[in-house]
Amino acid sequence: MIETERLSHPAAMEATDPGEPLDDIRILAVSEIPSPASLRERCQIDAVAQKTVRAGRRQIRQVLSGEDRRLLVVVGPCSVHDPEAAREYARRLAVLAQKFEDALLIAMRVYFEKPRTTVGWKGLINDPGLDNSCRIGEGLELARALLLDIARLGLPAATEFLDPITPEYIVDLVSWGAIGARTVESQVHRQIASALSCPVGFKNNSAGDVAVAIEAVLSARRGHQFLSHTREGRTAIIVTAGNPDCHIILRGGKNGPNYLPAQVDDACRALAKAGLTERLMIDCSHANSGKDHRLQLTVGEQLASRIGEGDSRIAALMIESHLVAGRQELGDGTRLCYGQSITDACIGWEETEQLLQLLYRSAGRRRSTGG
Ligand SMILES: O=C[C@H](O)[C@H](O)COP(=O)(O)O
Ligand SMILES: C=C(OP(=O)(O)O)C(=O)O
Repeated sequence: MIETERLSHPAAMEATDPGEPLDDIRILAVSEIPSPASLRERCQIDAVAQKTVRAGRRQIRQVLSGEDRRLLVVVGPCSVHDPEAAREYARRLAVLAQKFEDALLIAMRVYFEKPRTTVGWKGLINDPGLDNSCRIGEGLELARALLLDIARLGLPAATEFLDPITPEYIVDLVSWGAIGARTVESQVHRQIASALSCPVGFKNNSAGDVAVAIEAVLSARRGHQFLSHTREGRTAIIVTAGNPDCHIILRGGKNGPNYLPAQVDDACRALAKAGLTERLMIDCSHANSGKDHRLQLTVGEQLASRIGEGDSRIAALMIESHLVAGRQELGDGTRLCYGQSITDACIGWEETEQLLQLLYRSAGRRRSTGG
């Protein structure tokens, strides 16, 4: 009976080539790279960097819970494409982080993985040569070495986790992680967040739906069991405890910004309904600024005045900033302006200093009035 049914199916009646391969039809090449364990061995975290990461994670956790009343500011380039420019940015930011430390907790955006709407350069880890040669092993080495240098400056690093294999190579040097608007609904990314040792922020999705970010937080707080790789690069079942240090990020959506007071009210009502702390991060960039870097300043100024008036629900801000304002086309990668973004436009260094100064005053005022 079963045999008759199988034979009468149209696919079974077609003439097929018994030699036609059934897998690897579209794979052009496979090249192994060193395991996370071997990269960690070659580029070891030292005592100073360990201290930065431990303190960074603890302080970020305390700001998110409200125990530490400072404002967390995740600020830095949209993406790192030139590690030397990122090092210079980090040295400058480390000075400001110290100067403003009584009211601001500053972490540097050190973003190596770019999720693309369709296609485009996918970040330093994927393509360190900026020429589509995609030497990912080299990208991971560069990323780890840069994170180590930044941690040695005492500056906590923040990054987006996009590829499920990447975290094991770098996570011990990361103080805060993001799951982006394009992956917030992905079970795979929620599972990764449940395993990460650092606090994690989930963006609302590109359509502007905040509920999916709250669902992501609820999911990542729970333990999961899923397939991944060990530090030695073997396939394994990973069992996680769940990550209690997760929060949402308002980044605007297709219908425009979502940082206005009524929208923060809505988001906080939804957080309370889900049993979560009414504290969140607001992204001054992306759909909150219509990707116009100059508007980030307007958004930042408005938020600074609300923080100064005592709005304690705004626990954190995100700002895209680089040494030079604006953005440039990657082209063939040979004529790039030093310190300017090749992904989204960023505010420049001078504006960054001014905005941080303003946020410092506002966060200080909020703190002194008990907000
Ligand atoms: O933050 C960077 C970008 O907004 C994100 O990677 C999407 O970029 P794209 O829409 O240019 O692909
Ligand atoms: C890609 C990013 O943001 P979003 O996911 O909000 O588009 C980003 O912060 O670099």
